[in-house]
Amino acid sequence: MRGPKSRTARKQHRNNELQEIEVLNGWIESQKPESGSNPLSLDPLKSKSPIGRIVDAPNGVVSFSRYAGARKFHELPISKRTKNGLEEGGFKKMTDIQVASLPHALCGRDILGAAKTGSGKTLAFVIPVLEKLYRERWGPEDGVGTIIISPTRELAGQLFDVLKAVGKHHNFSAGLLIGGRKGVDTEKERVNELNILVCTPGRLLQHMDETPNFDCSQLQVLVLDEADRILDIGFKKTLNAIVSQLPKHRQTLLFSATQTKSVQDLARLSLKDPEYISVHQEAVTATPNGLQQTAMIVPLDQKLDMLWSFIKAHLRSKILVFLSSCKEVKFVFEAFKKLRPGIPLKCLHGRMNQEKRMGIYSQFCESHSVLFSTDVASRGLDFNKAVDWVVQVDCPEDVASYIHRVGRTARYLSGGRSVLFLMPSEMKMLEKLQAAKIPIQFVKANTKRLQSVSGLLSALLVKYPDMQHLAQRAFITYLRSIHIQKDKEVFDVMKLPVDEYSASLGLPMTPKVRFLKQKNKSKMESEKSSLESEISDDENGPVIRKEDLLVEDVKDNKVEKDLLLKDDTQDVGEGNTSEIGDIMPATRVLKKKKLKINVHRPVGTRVVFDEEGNTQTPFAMLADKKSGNILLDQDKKDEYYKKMRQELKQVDKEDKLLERQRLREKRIKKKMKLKKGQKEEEDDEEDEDDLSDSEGESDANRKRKRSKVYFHSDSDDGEREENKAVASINADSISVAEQEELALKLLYSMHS
Ligand SMILES: Nc1ncnc2c1ncn2[C@@H]1O[C@H](COP(=O)(O)OP(=O)(O)OP(=O)(O)O)[C@@H](O)[C@H]1O
Repeated sequence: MRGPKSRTARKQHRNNELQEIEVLNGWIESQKPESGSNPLSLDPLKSKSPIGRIVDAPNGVVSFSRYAGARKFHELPISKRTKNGLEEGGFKKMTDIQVASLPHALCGRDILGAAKTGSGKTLAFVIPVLEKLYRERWGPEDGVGTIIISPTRELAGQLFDVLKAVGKHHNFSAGLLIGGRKGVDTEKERVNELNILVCTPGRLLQHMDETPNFDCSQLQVLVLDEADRILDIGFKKTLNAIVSQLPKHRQTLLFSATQTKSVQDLARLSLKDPEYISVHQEAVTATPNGLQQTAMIVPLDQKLDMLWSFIKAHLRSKILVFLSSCKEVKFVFEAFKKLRPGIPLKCLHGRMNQEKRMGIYSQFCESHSVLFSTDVASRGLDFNKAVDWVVQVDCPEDVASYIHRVGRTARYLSGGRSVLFLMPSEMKMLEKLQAAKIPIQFVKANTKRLQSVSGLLSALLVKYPDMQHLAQRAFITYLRSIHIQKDKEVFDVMKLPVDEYSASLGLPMTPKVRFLKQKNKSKMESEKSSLESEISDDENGPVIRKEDLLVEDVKDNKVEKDLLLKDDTQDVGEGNTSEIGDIMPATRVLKKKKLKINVHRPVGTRVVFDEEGNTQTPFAMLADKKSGNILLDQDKKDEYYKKMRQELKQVDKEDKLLERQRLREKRIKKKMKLKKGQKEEEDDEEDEDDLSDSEGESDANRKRKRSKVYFHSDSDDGEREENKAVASINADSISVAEQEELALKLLYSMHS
């Protein structure tokens, strides 16, 4: 704030401010319970409890007097600087949450504030933050006095703007620390000079970890906006790490439309006798009064048709569309853009670069358009010009998520409308919403006006091959999003019409989904085992044992019978039929057989057949041609063994060469497979990030996590595989040598 120009005027101004601070501090003292009255234990909204009021004395000096039921900002015991900022921002009358929480927050209490979306919670913490530092006469040399944490970058940016506007007459330095921005090194240089940090959890922790001398030891106020989200499992580790580095003696303010009351959560933040202020708890509805909400059944394969038709019917509206993954957002945005619906389209998701994200956010604030978004836009955002419609194409994960999504419209005093597409299998969600005091009307979709886009999408995918990959990823990430949902009463991936859905995206074939295959398999297995146990458990009917069933099977099944008969635990090749013992898988049978052959016929031994096709002993060719007797002297034998050895060595060499070649090919194949797997893994990882859209993890953390995955698959497993290969080479060469030895011994014993 620019002060008066002359020196005396400046001095006078400073004195006035010191006096103001004294009065404000006096007011806070008077609010302490031990001062006799505890006006704040009453509900300021209902009881018109006496809170302090600052009044301007005729000499320009502020003074404090008792006042009942302040509803306007200028009646609050706050500084002139803040009042001026509020006035210039057009804020005069307080909203309910502001009336109820500001007196508590101003006198330093910990607050758990809950109020409907769009009801002005931001000012309920921005004002106390500014006031606390003002009363403490915080200066640049005091360092970080307040940290405001937001779950998303856009929301952090928005909070920063409100702080700048309301605090414009104060002299504090404030900084916006969010991930995805390039200037992290510049931030590191300046972060210690900042008094107020507005940040996402990941970036804050990054500074705590990496910035030399980063100091929060003087922290006065910690604010968590969208507190339930920040206390949620997704941010748990990051938040715990942050809190462990903050001083315990501080004021903590938590705000959200869906506040947590979990004692565990609150214990993590070491709150001191927090005031739970929930101004709309008694309200008939949990959502804003000006919001008209509808839900309708839309089968999965008609969702895009319905969305397209909806957009075409509302070309003059500002529409916010929620989808569950970045890939879906990308695909729908790209596809619809190419189909030109007649209204500007935009998309917002966590995998876009930060500048683009901020740009899209401000553009959507300014214009009539359709914004396709993930839940990254579901909390806190206050789009400047009112959003007309919130369309939830994919069902929100829970009631809280629904409340935040629809809360992007009907903010403060304005109205808005929302529509939720529910698949037949998700109807349970409607009950849950209604049970949570959400006045949602169930309507029937007007299928007469439904325009089909799947044909157009098929043509698009042919024309733009890149789109096919996008469609596939969208398909997979959607299924995965359903698969990982916690609420199994609502979400069941096995109930989805997968092929129809794939076709509705314009895909010529249904992509293979690994987890679906596994799920199907385990489902089949469990069905099989339950069937089997049903059979054996049936007390009334004949008891059929599993073994009996399998034997019957084997007798009837020719292929299996053949395999089982080849089981060389018995004599094989002599025409003997063996008794069936254990049932063995085909591969094992073949392996065993190979091993047996190797033992009896050493590698490199030529098999000689006589005219009837019978095999002859190796010495047969050396037999006396007339008598047929094999009569050999020692020299001949030695000569023969030498020749054999050489032959065996040669064959062994060739075998090793072949084996090495085979292994090399196998390794290459394996590597290719790994690379492909890695690519898939990368995609999957992207998809997972994609679903979470979280700012909780620092970039470094993410990189660490990824490199760990790569290390695992590239070198760890790769190495293990190589070792296995080496081991198998050794095993083979030993067995060849052994076989050689064995063969020679055998020959010796037979003929010496
Ligand atoms: N006292 C006030 N007078 C006039 N407008 C206000 C007042 N307080 C807040 N607003 C306006 O109301 C809108 C919603 O406020 P805010 O974003 O703080 O809501 P919120 O309760 O934090 O919502 P959400 O739960 O979605 O985060 C903003 O446009 C804000 O400028």
